[in-house]
Amino acid sequence: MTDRLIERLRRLDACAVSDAMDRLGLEGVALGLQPLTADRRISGRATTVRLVPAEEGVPSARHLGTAAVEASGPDNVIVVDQGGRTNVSGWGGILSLAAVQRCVQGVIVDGACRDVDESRELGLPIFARNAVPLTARGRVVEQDWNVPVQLCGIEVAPDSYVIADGSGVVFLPAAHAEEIIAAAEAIWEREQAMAAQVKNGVPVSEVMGARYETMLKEHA
Ligand SMILES: O=C([O-])CC(=O)C(=O)O
Ligand SMILES: [Mg+2]
Repeated sequence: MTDRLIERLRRLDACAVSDAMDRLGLEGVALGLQPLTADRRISGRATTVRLVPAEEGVPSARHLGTAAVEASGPDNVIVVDQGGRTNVSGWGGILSLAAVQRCVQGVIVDGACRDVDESRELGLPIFARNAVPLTARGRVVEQDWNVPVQLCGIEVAPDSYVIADGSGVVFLPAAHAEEIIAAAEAIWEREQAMAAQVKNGVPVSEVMGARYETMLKEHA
């Protein structure tokens, strides 16, 4: 059953959640990742994977990411800590196919991915630093999965919430998710009201006046 917070998160976007975290003095935005395969917003709970260069890892009989795919479902986003490495792929098309079969929301990689065209055809959103054709095999291995990881300097626990869209990727620590989402809902409603005013002909300088500038410092 989808948890209530995921349902609420799905009605928001990355900017509203980022604003809410600003308001609460929390850091959650993972900088430097782009949507490479789909223009769809994704959200859910993180299934984490930590990759390391093959020289530093233990050789494994299974390919990276496979355990995370098999443990994930419609409420999960697979989150791959590749340490920001951009010269080798940390995710590929066969993994994407298996993820789609399990109705996984999407994949976020702090590093590169490949088989971008396949993932695009599958409609699986992947957020990563870049695409590169070079295989992971012999270059990068999974050190662990379902463990705390770091993406672009942001700590991500296996139970963290995440939302990602065209504006970027935001991680919400589970312990603060409820208050972040509540603050984001208030911000979202406020912005909807502002948009309605602009549509009704109120000058944007008035709609985005002094109150907009200080809005994140106010209490919801
Ligand atoms: O070899 C890799 O890096 C993985 C790959 O292409 C795939 O999952 O299709
Ligand atoms: Mg492939």
